[in-house]
Amino acid sequence: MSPTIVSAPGKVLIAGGYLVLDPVYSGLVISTSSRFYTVIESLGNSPFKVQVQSPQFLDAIWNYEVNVDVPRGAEVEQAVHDTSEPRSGNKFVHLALQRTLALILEMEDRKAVRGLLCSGLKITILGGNDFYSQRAQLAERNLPPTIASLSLVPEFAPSNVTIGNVHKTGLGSSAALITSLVCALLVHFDVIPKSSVTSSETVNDGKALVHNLAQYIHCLAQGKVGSGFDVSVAVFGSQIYTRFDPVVLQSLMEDSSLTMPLLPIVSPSNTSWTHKVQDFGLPPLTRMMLADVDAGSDTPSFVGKVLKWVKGSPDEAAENWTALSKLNQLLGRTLQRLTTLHSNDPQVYEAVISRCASLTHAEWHSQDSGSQDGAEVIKNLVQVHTITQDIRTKMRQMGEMSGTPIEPKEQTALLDACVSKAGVLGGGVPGAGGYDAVYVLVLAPPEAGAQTPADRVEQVWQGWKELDVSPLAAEESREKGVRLEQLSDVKGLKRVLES
Ligand SMILES: Nc1ncnc2c1ncn2[C@@H]1O[C@H](COP(=O)(O)OP(=O)(O)O)[C@@H](O)[C@H]1O
Ligand SMILES: C[C@@](O)(CCOP(=O)(O)OP(=O)(O)O)CC(=O)O
Repeated sequence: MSPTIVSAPGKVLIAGGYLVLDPVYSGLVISTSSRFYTVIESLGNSPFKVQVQSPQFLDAIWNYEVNVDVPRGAEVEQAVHDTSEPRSGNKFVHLALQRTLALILEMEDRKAVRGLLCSGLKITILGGNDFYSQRAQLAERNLPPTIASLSLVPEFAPSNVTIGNVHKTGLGSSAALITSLVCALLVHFDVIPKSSVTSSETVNDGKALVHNLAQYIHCLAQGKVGSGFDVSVAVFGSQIYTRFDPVVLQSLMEDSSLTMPLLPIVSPSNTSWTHKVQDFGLPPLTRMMLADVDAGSDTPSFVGKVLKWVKGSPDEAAENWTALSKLNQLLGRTLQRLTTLHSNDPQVYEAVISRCASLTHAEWHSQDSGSQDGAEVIKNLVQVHTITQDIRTKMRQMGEMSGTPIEPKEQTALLDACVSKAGVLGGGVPGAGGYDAVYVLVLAPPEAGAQTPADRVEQVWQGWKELDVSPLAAEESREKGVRLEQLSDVKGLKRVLES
């Protein structure tokens, strides 16, 4: 039997950090080409045993024994019993197996489930290199920190550390991991049809079930109900996300031994799930670039500080958030408008992008657009630049007012240098901000001259002395979230599975 392989993308919240915690506002979130992969195979002659491994890490094999007769109640721990030795468990993996199996047993015939478990399961989890800092791998090979160098590091490179000690880059490893694992299990046990994953629809019942269950498990593993944009993008791809009311998960979050059935709550037909997923994507011939900047900042402490400020200075906060929300929405609309302008007349659009790619934003205005449609493209490019700069100003203000370094001055200098280059649309600090990352949007014409806008940005990063800037290879994944994979299509996967 061929293995079941499901991947889920990482995320970059380009607009809407903090605001997305409130259902009144929304966030603009981009899915990344870097993905997490879950591979399910037969373990072979090991009835009711599940072995999970993450070969990129040291001490990353976890063993479980499954008892399909006790999926819930006081004995929920026995349903998927962690038998790993030494007992250095993985809470995220354990909960994902346990709760997904409980749902499978609610929805499927017990005999059929037994049948699939009778020779045991071997589950391999792999994260694209971008989820973890590649500085050590580059240094080991004497390579400079460039995107070209990253392509010389083998796929799913071993990190030589334990998961707890790895330096993450902020693409949302746990959300992508849980989403790919939950979806792979639901497909493997036939709870959702493969067609719901392969379908080009952004949302359907199969994906909605994956979303609701993954959202629940991720909250349980993190011990809190966050905004959930990371799980949503892992399931549905780039989107404008409005959060769900946490009340939908309240009873399950309080039911640690799982005495209640899961399906009534995680079912796609449960109308208490109030999140909104609006299809979104970056415009054609543009590209998102990412860099890992320094040691990751502690987002929970940022969130705590910002929310304290919102509570303590409600008027000041409301003014800042209202302005930010308008800008975030306008950014979404302007990017979408560019996509429409491309479909209206791809040739005119391409010609404008090609010209503007070698000019700075300040020079775009003075371009001879050639036509009214061309002028409209230029107007919207200029607007993206202005709006992203305004968003940065408002994010800095939020940082100053709440005493949180959302866009610290070192990041301001770096971003200013990037956005002043020819062909650069804009940039900012993704998510909660801090020192850990930057994103930059550049024009990416099909035929650029000697130097592309992306080359210019890389040059800035490479020459930057004040901060240690290391690019990620990820771009936007234009595909819709979770994906069913064939072994031969995923570069490097066969090699890792066979080693
Ligand atoms: N490759 C992996 N294999 C198994 N578990 C992983 C892997 N990467 C991350 N995890 C799980 O996710 C947890 C990290 O979650 P978290 O600290 O919330 O990170 P993030 O901000 O990247 O989502 C790890 O402790 C581990 O349980
Ligand atoms: C503040 C936030 O709105 C965004 C945090 O986004 P990041 O992209 O910084 O996420 P992590 O790396 O997972 O912490 C909190 C939230 O929405 O949950």
